[in-house]
Amino acid sequence: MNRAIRKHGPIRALGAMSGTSLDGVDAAVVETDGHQIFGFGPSGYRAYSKTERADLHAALGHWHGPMVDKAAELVTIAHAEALSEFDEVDLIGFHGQTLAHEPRGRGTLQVGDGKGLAQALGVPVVWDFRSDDIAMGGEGAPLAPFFHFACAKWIGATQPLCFLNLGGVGNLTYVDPSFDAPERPGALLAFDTGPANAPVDDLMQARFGLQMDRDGAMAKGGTVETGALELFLAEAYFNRMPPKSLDRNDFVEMIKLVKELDDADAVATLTAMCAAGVAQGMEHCPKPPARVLVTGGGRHNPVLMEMLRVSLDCPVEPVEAVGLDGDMLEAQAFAYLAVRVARGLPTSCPGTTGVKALVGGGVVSMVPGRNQTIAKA
Ligand SMILES: Nc1ncnc2c1ncn2[C@@H]1O[C@H](COP(=O)(O)OP(=O)(O)OP(=O)(O)O)[C@@H](O)[C@H]1O
Ligand SMILES: CC(=O)N[C@H]1[C@@H]2OC[C@@H](O2)[C@@H](O)[C@@H]1O[C@H](C)C(=O)O
Repeated sequence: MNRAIRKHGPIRALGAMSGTSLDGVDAAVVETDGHQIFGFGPSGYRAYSKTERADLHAALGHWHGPMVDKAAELVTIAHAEALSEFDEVDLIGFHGQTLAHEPRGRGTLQVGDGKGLAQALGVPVVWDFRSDDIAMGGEGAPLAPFFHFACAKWIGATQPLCFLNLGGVGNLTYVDPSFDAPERPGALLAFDTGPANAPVDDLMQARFGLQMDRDGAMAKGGTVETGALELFLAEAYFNRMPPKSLDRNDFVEMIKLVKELDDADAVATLTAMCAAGVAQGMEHCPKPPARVLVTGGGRHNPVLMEMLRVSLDCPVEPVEAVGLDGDMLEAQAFAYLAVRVARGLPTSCPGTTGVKALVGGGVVSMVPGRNQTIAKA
C-alpha cells in the first residue's frame, strides 16, 4: 500500500464503516475523483467477536472513560486487520464507531485512531468526518447523501428517487438527479427515519441471545400491536422537519412499549415501527420519488420489506436491482467522502445535515516521512 497520490483525476480509495448494529467492519474500494464514480473495487468484512460486540455495546452513550478507551482500541485493531487485506490503495476513509451522538448537546463521538491507522497501514487516512458539520450547526449525520447523489448518476437515474439505509438506525436520502451537483439547493434532502434494526437486534439478544431476527422469521408469526405503534409515532421526532438525526439508543424508552408482548408480537411491532418511521419520513420528500432503493442489512428482512411495500406509494427494491452492493454502500460512501475531503470538496450541505453553509469535514492524517501530494484545501 504505497502509491503516489494525484491531485486530479480518479484515485483508488478504501472506505471502512463500523455501523450502529455493532456487527463488524465493512471495507470497500471506490475509484473516484470526488465527483464521479469511475468504478467499484474489492470489498471485505471483519466481524466483531461476541466479546468485542459486548464491549462496544457497553460503551454506547459514553463520551470518555475506560470503556470508551477499550472500545477505541478494539475498533482500531479490527480496522487494521480488515484494511491490511487490501492492496494498491491511495487513500483511506475511516468512519470509526459511533458511541454517542448528540448534535445539539455534547457533539458526536466516533472512536478509533485514524492517525495510528495511517502509520500502521502506510496510507493517508481521512477520519472524524462528522465533527466539523456539528461545529457549523449541522446534525453531523447522515453523510452518505453526497455519495447517494453520485450513485444516482452512476445508475443513470433521471427521475427523483430515494436511497433508504436500514442499519441499526434508518436514514433516507431523496435525490433529484436533474441537478448537476449534490450541493445545489433542492438536489438532496436527507434525515434519519427512526430506529431500524437496532431495537429488534437488542430484543433478540435479550430474550434469546441471538444477533438478529434472521429473515424476519420471528416477526412473520407475530401480530403488530397498533397501540404501541401509535404511541411510538406520537414521538416528537416524527413531526420535526428534516434534516434531523438520531443516536442509536434514542428510542430505548419507546422500545419498552413492547416489553409486555410475547416474543413474536414484540418483534413484529418493532419491525413495524421501523417501517412506519420510514413511511412518515417519506412525506417530507419534495416530489414523489420514482422508486425507493433499500440498502443496509434490513433489506434482507422480507417482513420489513413487505411492510415498506405496503405503506409506500412507489416500488421498493434492494439496491442490487440497480447493480449496487447493499452490504457495502456505507463503506463505499466513506471511500468517496474521503476523496472529497482530501480535495477540499464539501461533504454536507443544508439539505443533508441542516448545516448553515457547505462543509467539507474530516481530518487528514498523512503517513510520516513520506512525500505525499494530497492536501486538504
Ligand atoms: N438476513 C437478515 N434478516 C434480518 N435482518 C438482517 C439480516 N441480515 C442483516 N440484518 C439486520 O441488519 C443489521 C446490520 O445492518 P447494517 O450492517 O446495514 O447495519 P450498520 O451499518 O451497522 O448500521 P447503521 O447503518 O445504522 O450504521 C443486522 O444487525 C440485522 O439486524
Ligand atoms: C451518528 C451516526 O453515526 N449516524 C449514523 C447512524 O447509522 C445510520 C444513521 O444513523 C446515519 O445517520 C449515520 O450513518 C450513515 C452512514 C450516514 O452518515 O449517512
